[in-house]
Amino acid sequence: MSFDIDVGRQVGDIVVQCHIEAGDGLTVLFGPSGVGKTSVLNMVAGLLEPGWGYVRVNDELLYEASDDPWIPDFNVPTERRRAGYVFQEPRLFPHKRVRANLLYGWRAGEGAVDVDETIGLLGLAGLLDRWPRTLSGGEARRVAIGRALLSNPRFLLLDEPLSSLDRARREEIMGLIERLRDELRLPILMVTHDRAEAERLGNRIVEIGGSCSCFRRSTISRLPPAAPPSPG
Ligand SMILES: Nc1ncnc2c1ncn2[C@@H]1O[C@H](COP(=O)(O)OP(=O)(O)OP(=O)(O)O)[C@@H](O)[C@H]1O
Repeated sequence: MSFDIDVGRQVGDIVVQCHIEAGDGLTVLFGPSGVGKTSVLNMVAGLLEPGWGYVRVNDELLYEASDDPWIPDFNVPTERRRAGYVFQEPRLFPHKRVRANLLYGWRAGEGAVDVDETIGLLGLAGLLDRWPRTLSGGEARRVAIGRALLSNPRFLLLDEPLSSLDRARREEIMGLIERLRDELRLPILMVTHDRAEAERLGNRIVEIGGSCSCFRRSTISRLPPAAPPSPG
């Protein structure tokens, strides 16, 4: 159960590329703002077509660029890739209560993930009748993660799942991601630009930006030092 990815493309003015080999467990995409982390997630989800390379998840080929201009690229459409994508903003449906948001995309009888179990795992029982506009940032994030899990995904894509949360909520969601990493056997690709999050949660860290390099958990301490604060 892993990611096997080697993709790249031009996005705006920059070239975004990423290489992940045998990425089981939780792989962190790490790098400063604007280097292309979300673009990589979108290429894996099928929302952005790569310019070259391949995407394989759990040994299933999802994308492969063709070398022959007469032969189209192999490209599984987004809805058939079965990604559980948690976007940077929770993007809940405002006109549906939490329960309906959670069950939107639920594949009854198909999944290894049970509705009650997911509600319990994410601590959502008390929120089911609430409207999205009444939720805190952390609660909305938990609902978005629950909705992704209940769509019975083959893999999870988490884009900055801890951004714009206060310290207590961050701790809560980090604990949750650790449980997902350790208890579900889904490969997870998670974006962050926070060094401490990356080191705590990742089984490996892939740096995006410039040449892309991969750090195994045992060598995570080799991440470059944080930039000094700018004067003034
Ligand atoms: N549709 C677009 N047209 C032109 N440029 C784009 C487009 N989408 C993104 N970009 C640029 O491509 C680069 C990569 O964007 P992306 O959102 O993937 O980066 P990121 O590392 O996820 O950033 P952040 O951490 O701020 O979310 C950025 O420099 C961005 O300005």
